[in-house]
Amino acid sequence: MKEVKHYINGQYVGSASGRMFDNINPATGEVISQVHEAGEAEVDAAVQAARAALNGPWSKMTLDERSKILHAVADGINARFDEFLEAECADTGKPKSLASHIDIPRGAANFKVFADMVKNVATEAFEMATPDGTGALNYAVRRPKGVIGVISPWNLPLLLMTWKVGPALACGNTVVVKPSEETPTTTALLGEVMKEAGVPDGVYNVVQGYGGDSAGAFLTAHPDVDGYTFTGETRTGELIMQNAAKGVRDISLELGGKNAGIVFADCDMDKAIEGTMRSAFANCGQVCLGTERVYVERSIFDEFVSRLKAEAEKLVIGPPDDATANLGPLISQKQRDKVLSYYQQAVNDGATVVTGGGIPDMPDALKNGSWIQPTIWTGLNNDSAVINEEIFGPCCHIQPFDTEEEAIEQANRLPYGLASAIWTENLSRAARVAGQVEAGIVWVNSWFLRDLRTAFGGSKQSGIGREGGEHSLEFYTELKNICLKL
Ligand SMILES: NC(=O)c1ccc[n+]([C@@H]2O[C@H](COP(=O)([O-])OP(=O)(O)OC[C@H]3O[C@@H](n4cnc5c(N)ncnc54)[C@H](O)[C@@H]3O)[C@@H](O)[C@H]2O)c1
Ligand SMILES: O=C/C=C/C=C(\O)C(=O)O
Repeated sequence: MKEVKHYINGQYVGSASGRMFDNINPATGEVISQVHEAGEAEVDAAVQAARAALNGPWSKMTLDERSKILHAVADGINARFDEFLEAECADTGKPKSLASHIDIPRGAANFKVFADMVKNVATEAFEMATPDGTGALNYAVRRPKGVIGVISPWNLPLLLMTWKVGPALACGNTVVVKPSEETPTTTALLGEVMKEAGVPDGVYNVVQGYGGDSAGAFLTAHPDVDGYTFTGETRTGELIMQNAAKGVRDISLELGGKNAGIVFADCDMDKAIEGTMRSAFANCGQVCLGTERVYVERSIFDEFVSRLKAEAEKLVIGPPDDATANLGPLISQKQRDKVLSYYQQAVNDGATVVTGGGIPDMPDALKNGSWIQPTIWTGLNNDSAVINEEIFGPCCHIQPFDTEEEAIEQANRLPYGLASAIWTENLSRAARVAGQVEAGIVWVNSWFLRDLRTAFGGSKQSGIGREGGEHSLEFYTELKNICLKL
């Protein structure tokens, strides 16, 4: 059986304890590899390697040298595109048609964008007067923050991990990455690419394992890490924040959401249906930016519901290699149990099940996969957990509204504020509503249209800080002001 190991100081190593856990393909339920589980010893070795490498050649390279190496990392991912695709789809079960357009290309792009960005972003300078008349010059320089702990989730494993590792390395930091226990493989494979691209040993380290009482907790408790960047659940973010408080370490948190879509009667209905379909069902609903609450102006409510139902019923459920499939399984049986509990809750709370609501009938070879039906509800009240809590499955609830104010109020009523999608052809209305929706990211007439130079992150309990473009440089560097008396 294939083993997935840690990558520490440029070497693949197993755990001293010999502890391993199963990596399961959620499309088939088969065990595809054994993953080494890091103990405190491996996490400590990885942090020490990262610390040593920080004081080695990496942070002393010129921007140009570092940038060239990171371009080589991106090229290395592209050169082994099929291997990354195979590994990502085996870990997640997602359609290859999806991962080949989103996960793997973004994995490479995350290195290229920040490799170029670090070379082109200026810092500030202020001339000041002094009593003796000679003056002073203040200018700022960026320095790496240090050793960064990166903790990533399972839904877009390579994309979300490299979204952090790309800028962290571009800024001259070194990293210790703890990928999700559900999706260890592409993060491990990236070690080979780093080596081939000329990234010095110890700059990119990976420790495998679980979160609590395992590699994740050991990494966030380690005193020699300078900052943490995390994507995952809000509750986990709270725990990481507590650990990071010891030693006053910086954090960047991209957390959960319960995102609202707002569809006005003056929308382009084809666009609104297409976008809402993607935002509710892409990646089997396992996208933090996804829409689980859809508010539709009453005059087009019935038409919208029946058209979304028709499209949802056209989704083709199937395994990664099925070129016609556009809906894969959930990540695990555990996640399916969680999503199914909300499907049941919706029925208990009196929802109308417009479509779906259960488990699809699959051929024998796929019977043990974590398959689930895409599901749409209407008719729930605001007190139902189904429309208040993040489900992270292929489902949405659709509710009518009468006025713009009401739509905004509904969108803003939860403690989350990650993303929102507004559908209207009236641009004044779009700008007015977008300005009032409490979310870090608002799309108008689109969804998940990403420009990597822009600020990305959540408001309220959906996160702290912004990454993307110069905002990533803010987090991954210390901005130092030098005051030079003339
Ligand atoms: N805001 C965003 O950009 C964004 C993006 C993707 C996913 N998410 C959120 O992620 C969640 C789904 O991902 P998940 O289930 O993998 O999240 P999760 O919080 O359970 O796990 C994320 C990572 O944290 C680790 N972890 C868990 N407990 C830990 C602990 N006590 N200490 C240290 N590490 C710990 C896990 O092992 C994993 O690597 C959803 O809530 C989703 O909204 C947010
Ligand atoms: O599931 C969450 C998706 C997050 C996407 C990004 O972080 C990104 O596109 O940079």
